Amino acid sequence: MSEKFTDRIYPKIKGIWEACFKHPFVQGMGDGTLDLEKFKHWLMQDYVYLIEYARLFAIGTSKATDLGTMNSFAKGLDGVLFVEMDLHRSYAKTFGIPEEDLEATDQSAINTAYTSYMLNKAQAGGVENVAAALLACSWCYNYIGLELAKIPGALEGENYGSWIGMYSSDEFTDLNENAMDLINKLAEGKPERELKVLEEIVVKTGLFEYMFWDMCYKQETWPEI
Ligand SMILES: Cc1ncc(CN)c(N)n1
Repeated sequence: MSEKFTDRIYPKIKGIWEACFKHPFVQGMGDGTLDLEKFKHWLMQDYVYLIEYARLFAIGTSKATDLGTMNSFAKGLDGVLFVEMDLHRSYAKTFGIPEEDLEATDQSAINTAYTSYMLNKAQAGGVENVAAALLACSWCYNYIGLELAKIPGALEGENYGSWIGMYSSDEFTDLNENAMDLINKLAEGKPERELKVLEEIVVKTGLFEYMFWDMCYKQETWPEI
């Protein structure tokens, strides 16, 4: 059996996950010192990011050529819409932000670039492109959630404990494993040239993950000119 795609790419993205974990936004969630306004920026930007991200799973479902693959994409879609986005809705309720305001958030420049890149790669290629484009998202957050959960007291933190709890949960870990299994199955037996294309998509979406944390930390939207 050939090497799993996720094992092959791990050395190339490990450093990106570590950089995301060390980012002051993420460290601030870990020790509870993150400014709530920065977190609210993440909350609103991420809600509209997830709406676009959910479309990837719908594209994957329609491009799938077997029922097992359709089921895996459909499971991922359900996870985004009803597991992850429930966390955002619950935080919004605590902050007094109406759901309509969340949904009407204007996507920042980085958010627009990231979701446009993912959707373009998903639409332009085969079903394996879709699986590559959605992988970094769940892998990076599950990595961060599990690392933050190791910090004593982080899971009980007043503001960020439920964030860390959700992204380190068995349910979210299972959704990430579903995404990993999908790309491993769809990349299996592909020639080196095609694997390199899939790797580039994962590395670039991984870098977008880092840029997204930075955008939220700086509360960036678009340049005012
Ligand atoms: C930007 C971003 N990346 C990843 C995830 C985790 N699905 C997220 N909610 N937002």
